[in-house]
Amino acid sequence: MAEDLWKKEYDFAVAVARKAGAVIREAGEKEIKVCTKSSTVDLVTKTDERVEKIIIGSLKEEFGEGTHCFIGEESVAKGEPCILTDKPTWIIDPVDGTTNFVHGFPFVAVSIAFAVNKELEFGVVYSCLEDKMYKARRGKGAFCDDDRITVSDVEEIKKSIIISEHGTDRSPEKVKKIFSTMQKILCIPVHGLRGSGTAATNMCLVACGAVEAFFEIGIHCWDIAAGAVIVKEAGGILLDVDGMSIRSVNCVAINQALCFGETPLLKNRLCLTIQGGPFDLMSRRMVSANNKKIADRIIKEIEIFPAERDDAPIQKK
Ligand SMILES: O=P([O-])([O-])O[C@@H]1[C@@H](O)[C@H](O)[C@@H](O)[C@H](O)[C@@H]1O
Ligand SMILES: [Mg+2]
Repeated sequence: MAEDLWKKEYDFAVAVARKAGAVIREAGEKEIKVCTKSSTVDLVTKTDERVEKIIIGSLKEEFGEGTHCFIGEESVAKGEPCILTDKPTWIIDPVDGTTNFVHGFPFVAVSIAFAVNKELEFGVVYSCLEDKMYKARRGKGAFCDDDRITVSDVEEIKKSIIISEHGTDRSPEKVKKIFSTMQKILCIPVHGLRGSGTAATNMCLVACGAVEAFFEIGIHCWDIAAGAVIVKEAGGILLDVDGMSIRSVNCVAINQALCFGETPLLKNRLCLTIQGGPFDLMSRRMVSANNKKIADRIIKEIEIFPAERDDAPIQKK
């Protein structure tokens, strides 16, 4: 019988995610709830680091040191490389929804993905305060606990709920673009805009059909790697918001744009439209949706701002 490739790693990832979720819940009970919120921010950083160490330590113990590579949010924050090679690689966000965790807002997820030859083989997202285990293996469908999940069949944007996040950057130019995008999408109109505070959970909400699409500019690979497999295996689509296509050329406008830079008026005259490109795990931009029609419609409204790729060379300080 053909070997069920990576089944052992998948089953172990589910078990480790559940173990990590229990540690997060316990930290919430013993360290967060018993403190005033202002005194818990540092505790959270320790929890994120502690949980990532537990996950990576368990994986190394089970599969051996040096056999796999690791990309973990906390490890990268300490200077570890964030480069996806052909080697079997775990992509880990130990506590997705860190800010939620501090505030006791009930959406906190453990996100564990596994890639080989730069292809995502499986993803596990454990929403530990809801006790919901979302999981998917490439080509084998998506599940929440033992129930098969599929994306929504809504095709009309006006009947959809769109989910997004505003991230942690509060620079005025980014905040302006983020909220201008959200305003344009809300006023299409759509049924509603939501945000759980964790990208991984947002993507699982797309996968189970609770919302039609999730997008975010500035997101990291560890936030979305597991959710990407789950959305795709639930029948959804993943795109990068990769840039401009000129629908019609207006030479005068081109010249003006070259001279004065792009202005809203010029953008219309240039008929510049943002279009979706192939999903790029490291690009810091992502749209996940139930279908391409919904994805393309919201992509048109997204105002991109620059975000350095996750796999960009580390600048020597
Ligand atoms: O930091 P974390 O809680 O693991 O991950 C969070 C993401 O899930 C969320 O989508 C993003 O908007 C936040 O800025 C933060 O990055
Ligand atoms: Mg995260």
